[in-house]
Amino acid sequence: MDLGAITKYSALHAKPNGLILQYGTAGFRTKAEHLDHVMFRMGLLAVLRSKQTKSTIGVMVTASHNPEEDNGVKLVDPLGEMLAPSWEEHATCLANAEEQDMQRVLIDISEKEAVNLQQDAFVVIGRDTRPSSEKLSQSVIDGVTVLGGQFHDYGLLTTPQLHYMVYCRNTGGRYGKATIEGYYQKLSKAFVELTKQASCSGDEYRSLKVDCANGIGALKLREMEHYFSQGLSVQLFNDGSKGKLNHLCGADFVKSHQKPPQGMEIKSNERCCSFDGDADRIVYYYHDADGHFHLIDGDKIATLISSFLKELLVEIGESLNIGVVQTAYANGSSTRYLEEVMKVPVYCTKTGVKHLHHKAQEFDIGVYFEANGHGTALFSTAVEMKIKQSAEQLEDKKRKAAKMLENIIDLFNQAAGDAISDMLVIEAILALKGLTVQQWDALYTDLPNRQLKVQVADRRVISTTDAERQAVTPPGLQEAINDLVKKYKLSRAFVRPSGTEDVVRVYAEADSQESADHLAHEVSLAVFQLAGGIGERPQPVTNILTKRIN
Ligand SMILES: CC(=O)N[C@H]1[C@@H](OP(=O)(O)O)O[C@H](CO)[C@@H](O)[C@@H]1O
Ligand SMILES: [Mg+2]
Repeated sequence: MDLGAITKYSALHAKPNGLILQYGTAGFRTKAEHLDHVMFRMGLLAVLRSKQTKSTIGVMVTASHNPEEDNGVKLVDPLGEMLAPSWEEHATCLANAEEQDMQRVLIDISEKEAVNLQQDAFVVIGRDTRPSSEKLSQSVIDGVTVLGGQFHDYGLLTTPQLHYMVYCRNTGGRYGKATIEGYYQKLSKAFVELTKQASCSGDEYRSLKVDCANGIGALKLREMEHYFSQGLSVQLFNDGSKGKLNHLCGADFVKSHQKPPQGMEIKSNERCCSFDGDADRIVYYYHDADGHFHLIDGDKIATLISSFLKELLVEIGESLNIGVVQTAYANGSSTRYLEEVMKVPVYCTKTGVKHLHHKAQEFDIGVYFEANGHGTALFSTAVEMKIKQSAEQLEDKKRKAAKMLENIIDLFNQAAGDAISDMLVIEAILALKGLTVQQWDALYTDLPNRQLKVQVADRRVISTTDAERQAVTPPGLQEAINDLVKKYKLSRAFVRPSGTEDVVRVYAEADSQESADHLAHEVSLAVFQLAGGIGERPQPVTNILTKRIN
């Protein structure tokens, strides 16, 4: 380690005085102008992690669904998964070290993690379309090179594409080719094969409207569309040619406001979907004949996918176990449907895909989705082997099902939730099952729900247990929530500190929208009173909605 060079270059990426940041649910995120030093330092950290794991490490510059002025960075571990928790702590230490302490922190990390500094390092970098991203990714590269690491800059990529690249590079090409072309070809081939098997479903020429949040998803989908145009025609909206990133559009907007994005004309019963700003989330929606908006979120996506996979397994006759992983935000109706109607075991983890991903790895087939549309399916090596054998040996019907499963496995991005890959999976399943968007939606009816945010002086006063469904501190809060929940039918509510924003999130569901709104408001007041609320007291939901419209 050339400590002199590190000090010299670090001064060119100086940390603003007093700025403290935390490696949160999805890495560091804040205003782009505060991130230069963090990028440089994450370049350094990626090199250390690469040396320690003797693998390629990824660095993605993005702030996903956050406003265009923000940015962020996260590291991607060898199998395309999120950075290990112990390294998240190192990341926080390094990002917050004052200039004069940098050398010591770097040495500390190297010693604690027994990093062999002589080992080669390789880092791959991707970035979204934010105006600040190019310069910030250059700062990552500065960090990588000053520690003697090699790198490949992929430039503009969706977040899941970068995860895919990392996974491919560390598995000797078995998962796929680590190029953008390789990604397009692998997914499109699987998709076209699958849709060829679909018997005509009435919907002769399949088309889909896609809101790309004015982000990277638009660029990449446009590049990719001719690869799969045999099976699906996509019409892109909010493609970045005029609107602002994530502004009044995108998956996060659609899910949280429960209304369609601006800039998209929707005719009744047309199938539409939205990506978020870095294209790792997707939600579907449509307008019914009466003009009512219907959202099909991550929970319903997980239901469609897991029921299809379960049916295929039955046809193949393999007794492989399948599990669905959700978070506390999953709609109660979805959990009930999965458990009681589909008889699929459902597990709940803490928010953040790393938790879901980890749990999903315990099954032969693990399907995980956050309600906001971030998720994928994971297949164990044993499954992949069994299916490959079945696809070659079994009788006709079984072989067909096994072939289908083989292609579905190829179509999923098993490194991370991926809007493009999930979209193709969903489109393939709808085509194969001959389902319309309304039929899919009708699997179950969502319980009315409401999410709110409460400002408190220090959100860390709230700690939780039971996958964030119960508050342990501050004292009395959980009892207050329990008493409020009792007042409503089919009700449930919980609170947790956000890992990406300085707020406490409140979630409530009940038998009617009015009840869900009241319950969410009352729980917000309890948080405000018992957990040190600051600023204006939480307003009733109707006031908030009126303000949003004006
Ligand atoms: C309720 C909700 O949607 N929370 C989101 C949000 O996390 P919070 O910790 O709730 O701020 O951002 C995460 C990263 O994108 C995402 O994984 C998660 O689902
Ligand atoms: Mg995202």
